[in-house]
Amino acid sequence: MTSDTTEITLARTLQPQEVASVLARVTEIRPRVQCLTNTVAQNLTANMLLAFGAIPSMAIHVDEVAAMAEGAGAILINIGTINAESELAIPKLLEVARDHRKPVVFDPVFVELSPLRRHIAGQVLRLPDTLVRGNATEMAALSFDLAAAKGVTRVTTGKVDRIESGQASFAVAHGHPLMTRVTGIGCAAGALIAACCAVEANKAVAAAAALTAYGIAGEIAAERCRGPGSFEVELIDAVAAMDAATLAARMGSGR
Ligand SMILES: Nc1ncnc2c1ncn2[C@@H]1O[C@H](COP(=O)(O)OP(=O)(O)OP(=O)(O)O)[C@@H](O)[C@H]1O
Ligand SMILES: Cc1ncsc1CCO
Ligand SMILES: [Mg+2]
Repeated sequence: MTSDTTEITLARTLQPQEVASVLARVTEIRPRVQCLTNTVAQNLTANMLLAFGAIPSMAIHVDEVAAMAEGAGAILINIGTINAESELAIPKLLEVARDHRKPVVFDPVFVELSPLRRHIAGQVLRLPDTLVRGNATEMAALSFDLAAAKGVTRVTTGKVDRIESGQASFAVAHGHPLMTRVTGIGCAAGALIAACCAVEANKAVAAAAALTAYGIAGEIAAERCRGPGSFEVELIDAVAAMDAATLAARMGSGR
């Protein structure tokens, strides 16, 4: 029985052509994603955006991030290796996002481990309509803040990715366990989601499209690699080669 105070939204899976449509817009528009991200994942994130058909800009200087973000299609904020300067750059990015209505993807890396990270997450979540992508531990640590955040899209990655917004709810069951054996694969996922948010106004659809393509690329890379090292290389190649035919073949009819 359904309580009248509880709204139950069933998670949907995107159709292959819906994913292909978002990816086609990325390769056609080639959005630039301004990434304030951690020093561990910077290189992989930039390469994954290029493979996806988007343009990375990885500027971090507090006096230029605003200018760099103004012309970007989307902004990624990742606190993985936050330091005194990048802490000051974040409010500048939030101001550009507010004034120019840019989509923001926030990756609350290790937010459960430090009060500084919690504080910054609180600051970011005051911006309406933010998309937050984290693993299950990070999203659980932020559950109260997320419940209070206006217009937030919650993306919890793992074996099955869960995407929830006021508009829609999706589940993505693609991927491979090797995706947890190379650092920064989750961080790069946030960047691909940001690229999709630059071309698709429905952020839940954007996230589901990015994670479906990324998960299928992970499955293909796992078939071709010899271990985590070659998996990283194969993942970049599989993202670059992703197309409508591969999506249709790997997603099946209604999966
Ligand atoms: N057990 C799994 N099976 C299949 N795919 C997985 C599994 N775990 C994670 N993934 C995929 O790996 C990607 C990264 O998600 P994950 O939750 O591992 O990020 P993360 O913990 O933030 O990683 P990092 O901090 O190293 O960047 C997602 O696309 C997700 O779908
Ligand atoms: C390992 C690590 N430490 C800070 S950021 C990062 C990359 C994965 O989130
Ligand atoms: Mg992470």
